[in-house]
Amino acid sequence: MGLQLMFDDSRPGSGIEVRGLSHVFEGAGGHPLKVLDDVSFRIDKGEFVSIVGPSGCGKSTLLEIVAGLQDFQSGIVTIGGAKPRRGNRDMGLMFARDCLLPWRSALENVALGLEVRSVPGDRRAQCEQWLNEVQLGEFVNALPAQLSQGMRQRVALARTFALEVPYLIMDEPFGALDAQTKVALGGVLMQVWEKHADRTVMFVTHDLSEAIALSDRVIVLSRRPGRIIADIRIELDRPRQADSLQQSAEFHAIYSELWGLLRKEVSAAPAMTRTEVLT
Ligand SMILES: Nc1ncnc2c1ncn2[C@@H]1O[C@H](COP(=O)(O)OP(=O)(O)OP(=O)(O)O)[C@@H](O)[C@H]1O
Repeated sequence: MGLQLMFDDSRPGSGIEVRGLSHVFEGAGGHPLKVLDDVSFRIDKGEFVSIVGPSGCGKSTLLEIVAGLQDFQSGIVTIGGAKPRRGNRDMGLMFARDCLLPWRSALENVALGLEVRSVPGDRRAQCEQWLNEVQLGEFVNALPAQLSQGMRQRVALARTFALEVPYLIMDEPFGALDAQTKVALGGVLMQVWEKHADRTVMFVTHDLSEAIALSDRVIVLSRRPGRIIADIRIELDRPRQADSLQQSAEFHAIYSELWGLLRKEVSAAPAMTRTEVLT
């Protein structure tokens, strides 16, 4: 554990690489607002890496840059060796809003990405299988309005995994859920990802417990402008069980280390309270 800037030039082309990334927005009144400062890291193929940091430190901006949704001023970013681009077919995105189409059933929503990408094969069978994996096998014909928020987010999870893409980019996908549902959904994501662990995941969250439970590594950003203050490998055995993790001394030790790093940054960032980091 501890500060390690994981960067290895020996394996270019695989995974996600960010080198010397800095970005300045035009802020209020036209003043420059530096949000990212010389950020460098690599996410290897098949790794699950979370990004945490105080509110407003640039986590979503970083994720949007990697997803090709946001231009940047300086640095190098590659995904599988290629530059970020909007609509990258190797990448699935998931956000706090489920973005389900209300007139389509759960199954039809899962199938949407496959239809758009003209994925061949028996889409119905594939989508049923993914709905089973997120424990919604009995709800294939339900409309989004007939599902709870947590169930809708499960459909969104199934839709994202159904794309069978190597890179998954997730920005607080469970951020809008209540605490218990969030833990349950984290458990579902953990199970599905562990079963399909060749997917490279970049996951932004406010929630340290969620980051530790899910990740192989947690990258901690400073307050704005975000720079990396730690890159911590989570050495908890897999497969992991959300419930038993919370009881483990190792989990609490990692939590304390992360919170110790963030506390200073958070206390200097008035927009974020301890509760916001920990919820
Ligand atoms: N398009 C934009 N134009 C100008 N400023 C922006 C833009 N997008 C984000 N910002 C600003 O950049 C800073 C970083 O925003 P970002 O959403 O990346 O932070 P974050 O760490 O994800 O925050 P949170 O944890 O609260 O979601 C914020 O001050 C935000 O107001």
